[in-house]
Amino acid sequence: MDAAHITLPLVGPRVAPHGTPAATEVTGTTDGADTTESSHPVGLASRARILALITPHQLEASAYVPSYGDLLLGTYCVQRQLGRGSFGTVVRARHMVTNTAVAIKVLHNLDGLHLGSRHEERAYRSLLRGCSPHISLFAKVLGGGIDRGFSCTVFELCDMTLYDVIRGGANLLPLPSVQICEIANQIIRGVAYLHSLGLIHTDIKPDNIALRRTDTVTVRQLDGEGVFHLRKILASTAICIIDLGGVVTFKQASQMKGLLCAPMYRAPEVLLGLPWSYGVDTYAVGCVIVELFLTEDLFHPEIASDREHLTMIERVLERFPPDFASAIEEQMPGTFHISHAASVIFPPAKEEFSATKHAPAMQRILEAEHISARIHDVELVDLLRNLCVVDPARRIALHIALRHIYFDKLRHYRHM
Ligand SMILES: Nc1ncnc2c1ncn2[C@@H]1O[C@H](COP(=O)(O)OP(=O)(O)OP(=O)(O)O)[C@@H](O)[C@H]1O
Repeated sequence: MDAAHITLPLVGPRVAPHGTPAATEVTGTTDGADTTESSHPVGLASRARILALITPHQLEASAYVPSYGDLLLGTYCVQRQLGRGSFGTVVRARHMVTNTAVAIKVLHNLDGLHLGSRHEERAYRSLLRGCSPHISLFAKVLGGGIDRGFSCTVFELCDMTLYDVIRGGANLLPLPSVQICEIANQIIRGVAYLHSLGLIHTDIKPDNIALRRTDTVTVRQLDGEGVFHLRKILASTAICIIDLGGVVTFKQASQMKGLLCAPMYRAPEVLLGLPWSYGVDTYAVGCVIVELFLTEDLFHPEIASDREHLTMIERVLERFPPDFASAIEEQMPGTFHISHAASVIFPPAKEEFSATKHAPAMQRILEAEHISARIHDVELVDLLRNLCVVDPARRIALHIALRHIYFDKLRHYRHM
């Protein structure tokens, strides 16, 4: 207990009843999601700087190693590890007095990360200030403190991330289409709420969206041949968005350049090294929804370069518009071939063509299928086409995406 300093739980205003390896190589000026308080120099840019400065061995050596029964912050008894991110270890623990189960993120014991948990708490506090019921779409921050040099943040415990669901956890696949629609709607509402406060998540991926509960109910379902089957489905699709550690303000984003988001959810503007903004979240939300439907990766996990990734985007999502590609080509000659349409030059012309070097990538590109060939729900494909538009200037805003016809089925079900 003596080594632990505990801060009080965050208490937000009451909400109105009906209102509303990740980051790398980022350079920027300041971090901190809270624009009204003095910014801590911790968040996306400084986390990236830290990663660039330390070796994987140092990172490993600075990690908290959970052991069953260890007491964190003097009151939480560790049960098991839930996950491990680039900056911390997340454990499941129980409050000694109330017996409440919680998730505690224990940041690696590295100099620059000490304020990292404060950054996440401050980002959550910014959301509380928005006075909106949408706050329920985020994992509640219950408190935090420093224990034996490790910075800890206590979160409400969620059951399972979409990453686990997509990989077959709890045998929930395939999710009924209405449940995919409900989850997609909540993700969009949550991230749109962040955007409405001028905040960008920067690390939307299935691992950062969790189901609150994975209790199931068994239902009888009619198949195409008129036969009933018993099927286990989620009793509730309520989600919460986790990991606000990379949240930046719109203003901070405009001062930053470089790579962010997990590689497979990285928008074309980031891959091209262009300025980025809210659209990086919108694009990543689209990718997550595709994966929820497909229950597999949208892009081949072995993509080896940004250029291969851009070529894959062109095949799987859409061709780059000629005006967008021409503007890039002026800044970065050799990126696009432009005639009546634009196409990414792969392999890059300046690289000597070597069959052995490029054959696996060429094979992956040839095998990649357009989303409309893999998803047969035309309304969903249309929504995804709007979310994953390659030109960020033409990408739909999330609050507008909520009005998409794809979500009409929710209104229909609610009236049943
Ligand atoms: N509130 C929670 N309830 C249950 N599990 C959680 C919770 N928060 C985090 N986890 C688990 O821990 C993992 C890592 O958490 P998180 O992404 O917040 O850590 P991180 O160090 O910021 O990781 P990253 O490298 O993705 O930035 C999650 O993918 C999830 O499996």
